[in-house]
Amino acid sequence: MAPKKKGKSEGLTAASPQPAKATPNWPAFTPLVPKSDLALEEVLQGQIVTIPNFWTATLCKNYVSFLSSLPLTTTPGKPKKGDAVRVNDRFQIDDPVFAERLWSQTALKSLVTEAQRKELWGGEVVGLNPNIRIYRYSKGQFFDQHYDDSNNVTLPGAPPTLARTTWTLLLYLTSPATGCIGGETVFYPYSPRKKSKDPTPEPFVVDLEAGLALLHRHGADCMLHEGREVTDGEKWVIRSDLCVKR
Ligand SMILES: O=C(O)CCC(=O)C(=O)O
Ligand SMILES: [Fe+2]
Repeated sequence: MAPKKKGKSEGLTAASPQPAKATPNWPAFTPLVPKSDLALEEVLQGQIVTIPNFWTATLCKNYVSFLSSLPLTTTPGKPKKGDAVRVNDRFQIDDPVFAERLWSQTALKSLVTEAQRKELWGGEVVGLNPNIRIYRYSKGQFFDQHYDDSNNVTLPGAPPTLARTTWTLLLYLTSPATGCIGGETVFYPYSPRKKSKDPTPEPFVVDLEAGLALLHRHGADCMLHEGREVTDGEKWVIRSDLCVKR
């Protein structure tokens, strides 16, 4: 979907090595809804999949209060050339243990791997990207239109697994019910060429819902998307990516 070499990138690749920092003492994933009560919903064919109630409202609330204690940094207003304008506060850490927990100690692994869907996921899914990103958007903050890149990663183990990311994972911890207004993630279906008489397709808007997990295809077939401006309250998101064997 993404026209090649056109448009901004997310600017979140591990291009600039981060100094090693102590991994946070992440709280346990409890309470959770039983796996049997959860399902993947393909809300936009081949592009966007959601899991409503992936985390409970209580777990989201506990996480927001825990994450508030982390040293978040405000992203520079002026992005590097080619990167999207992204105004939010974030915390980024390479934490393979947390990524593995988020994968295996929740319904994610079962839901994603129970049906062999190599075509959908872009290969054999082996886990989540250890590069964990926490975003906090306060009033006035947003993430401008961009495409998410696919990256090569190595999942630790004996032996390590060589993998590449194929889908973005966004786990929303806040919503209008928690006082966060705005901040929807909006996807823009492929815009036809200017001269075409076809109408421009409507954007696909994902409203914030605390505990909703959203997966969207990235890399060469990523849809143009943005995080709309937050107009009140705070939007909190946990970001990782699905990884397939390479
Ligand atoms: O915060 C959002 O709604 C979008 C985040 C995003 O697009 C990204 O992490 O690449
Ligand atoms: Fe993105």
